[in-house]
Amino acid sequence: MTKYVVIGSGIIGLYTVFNLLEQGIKSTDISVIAEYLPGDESINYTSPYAGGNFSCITGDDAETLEFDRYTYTNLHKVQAKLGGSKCGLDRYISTEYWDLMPSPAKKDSLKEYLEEYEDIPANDLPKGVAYGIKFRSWNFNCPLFLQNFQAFLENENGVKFTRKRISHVSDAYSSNTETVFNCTGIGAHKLGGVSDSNVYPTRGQVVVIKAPHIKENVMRWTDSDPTYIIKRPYSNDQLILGGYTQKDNWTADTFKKETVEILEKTTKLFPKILEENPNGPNIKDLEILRVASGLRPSRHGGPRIEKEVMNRNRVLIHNYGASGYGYQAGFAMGHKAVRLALSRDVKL
Ligand SMILES: Cc1cc2nc3c(=O)[nH]c(=O)nc-3n(C[C@H](O)[C@H](O)[C@H](O)COP(=O)(O)OP(=O)(O)OC[C@H]3O[C@@H](n4cnc5c(N)ncnc54)[C@H](O)[C@@H]3O)c2cc1C
Repeated sequence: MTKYVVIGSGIIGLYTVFNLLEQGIKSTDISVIAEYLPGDESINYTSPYAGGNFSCITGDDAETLEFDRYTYTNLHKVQAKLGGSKCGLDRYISTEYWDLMPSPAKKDSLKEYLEEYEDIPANDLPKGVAYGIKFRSWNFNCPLFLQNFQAFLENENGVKFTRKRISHVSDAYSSNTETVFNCTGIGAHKLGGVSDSNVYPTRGQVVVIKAPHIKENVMRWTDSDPTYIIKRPYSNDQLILGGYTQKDNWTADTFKKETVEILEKTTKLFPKILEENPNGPNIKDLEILRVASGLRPSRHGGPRIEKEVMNRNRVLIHNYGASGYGYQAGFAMGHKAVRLALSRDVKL
């Protein structure tokens, strides 16, 4: 085994490996072990089920705002290294609405770095909406992006990936391993040596439809379940409709009632979805490609990015708990985790 081992090949594990390489660690000193790898699907592997884009879903404490900012302003590096937008990471305009006014800290932070930022005039806001903005977002085709990310790290750089389930975190160390990164997402709940009871799922169900005429995102945040419409790049015109944020719900099942509710609320928020229907604006005519459910790896107290010294020669770096924002904040989480491992100043 290698000097650096990353457990997990979800988006958090992959961003962590990317950051290790950026800090000058040799690819042959890094390996990834994971029960599920890009291309796989399981309710215990959240990353393929994300919408996924950069949105205003996150909180407004200083660290969270900085994770978002750092990731948003650095994603172009990942996109360039993976070969451009065709890797499954492209840019689309997002319109975001809040029923409850976001805090000044959140508004000021977004305004400072989001590209093509615009406040939406109060007169143009839908009924019940307190505040709205438009900006250029990052959109991920999550299943494609994960596979291209692994190919970049493994085939182009020589990072070794091994499929393996481990029962205890100590099983990830071999004689020459100095640092293990625990990027196990929802798996941190029961991984031996970690068993973090603060980890819980926030279940989401999404409906994927075919909608070639939609080339943007629309999101609406309320004090309960959000409504979102996310364009999936390089996907043969898939549009992701959601959603739900159901705390402590572990089910992988999908429900017709939720599908109907998602279609109703997304087409109400963004009637343009129905515009190209041959028989008029009728939900029944939408082409549903897939319905899926995923578990956001949430954590009471927020993400855990922490260094644990196992003994004189062994360090464990935790990097999990990205909840509903692993793609949009995880690059910064990986950066912080790697800097902790290399014991350099951590500014994030
Ligand atoms: C419906 C939905 C919509 C979402 N939309 C967005 C969005 O638009 N934008 C956004 O930023 N985020 C979004 N998210 C959240 C995002 O998907 C997660 O934050 C992210 O995928 C978490 O990644 P992860 O790497 O921590 O976990 P995972 O993807 O679950 O990866 C965990 C890895 O650890 C491995 N592992 C776990 N336990 C073990 C073990 N014991 N042994 C070996 N390997 C193990 C797994 O096999 C896997 O490889 C969404 C999530 C859902 C469900």
